[in-house]
Amino acid sequence: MARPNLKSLLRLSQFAVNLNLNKTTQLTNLSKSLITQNRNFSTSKIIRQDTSNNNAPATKINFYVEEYKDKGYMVLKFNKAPVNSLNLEFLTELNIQLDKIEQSKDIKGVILTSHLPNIFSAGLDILEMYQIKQERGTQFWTALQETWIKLYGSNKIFIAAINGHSPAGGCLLAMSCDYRIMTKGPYKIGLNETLLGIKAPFWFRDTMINTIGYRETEKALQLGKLYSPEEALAVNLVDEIVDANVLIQKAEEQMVKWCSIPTVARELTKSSMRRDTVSKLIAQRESDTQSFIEFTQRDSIQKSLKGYLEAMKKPKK
Ligand SMILES: CCCCCCCCC/C=C/C(=O)SCCNC(=O)CCNC(=O)[C@H](O)C(C)(C)COP(=O)(O)OP(=O)(O)OC[C@H]1O[C@@H](n2cnc3c(N)ncnc32)[C@H](O)[C@@H]1OP(=O)(O)O
Repeated sequence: MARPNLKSLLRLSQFAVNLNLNKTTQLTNLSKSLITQNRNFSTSKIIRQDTSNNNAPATKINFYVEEYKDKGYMVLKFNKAPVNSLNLEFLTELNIQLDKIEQSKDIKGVILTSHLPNIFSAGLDILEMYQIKQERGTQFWTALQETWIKLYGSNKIFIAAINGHSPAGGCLLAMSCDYRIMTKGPYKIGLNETLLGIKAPFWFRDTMINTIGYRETEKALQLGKLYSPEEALAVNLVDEIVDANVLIQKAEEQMVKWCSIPTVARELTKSSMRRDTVSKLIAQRESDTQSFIEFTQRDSIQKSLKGYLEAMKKPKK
């Protein structure tokens, strides 16, 4: 790729700034741009306002954005160490990114991947379900619904480049894309909610049915099945498996192919396939949120989550 000139850098930096302009009042932000390996590379930096101690705000970069306006797509990389777990702040920022993408005339598609090695996303942050207050739980679940509605219901092309583990909510994000490529290796992907003592919400289930079919979903959800890349390929949970060193290249090849399809026809087709599934959640958002709050407040669920959290903390053999 040609070295970016000053004009394209300025545009890039403006894009990074734009991504951050409309954050909620809880979030302040700043952005910067730099060149890495001749690629346009911008960081989206989020500063969490710490109301208890204004002198010590926590600073995190949750996303890296590489934008290729000349080719019509961008790469969005999750960067929330250690495992890209989905908490309220991360989802809020992701939703802002998704809004900006949807509004962009220059971006036809997005490659979703992770900047962290061996992990795409560990799914919902379990701490958002464990001993939470109702207000926070409501905000969290609402943000998650929004992420899925924006992603699954987007007109843009989304390609998931799954570079590691992708359980539960991580699998939901990947399934919400149009095409999935996963790295070969000792990784797992699937909806494992039953193993946490939780029933997968109906829109997780419907997304999986739309991806791998009813019978496979019926088995997968009851068993909380986590698939290896090879198993995932066999049931069409992913569309390709590749070596790690060519993951992004393969995703870019697919993106070029998808971008070459007449846009309006592709968008109308995508929307006709997904509209009913998305509308179902939109019609039931409030009751779905109430179910989440009611469910996570049950003693039995809290006990399950406690056990799961403790098991995760145990030293690995
Ligand atoms: C009707 C409606 C009803 C609605 C009812 C509600 C429905 C909810 C639906 C739920 C959807 C979900 O996504 S539930 C989330 C499901 N997710 C999971 O089960 C993944 C659990 N995590 C893992 O399996 C592993 O961490 C994995 C992702 C493979 C990575 O393994 P690694 O060895 O690389 O890393 P680890 O050492 O395990 O993890 C590193 C640290 O990250 C933490 N960590 C890992 N996953 C985490 C997570 N999801 N949330 C928080 N923290 C996590 C660990 O505790 C460690 O913390 P330290 O020890 O402190 O460093």
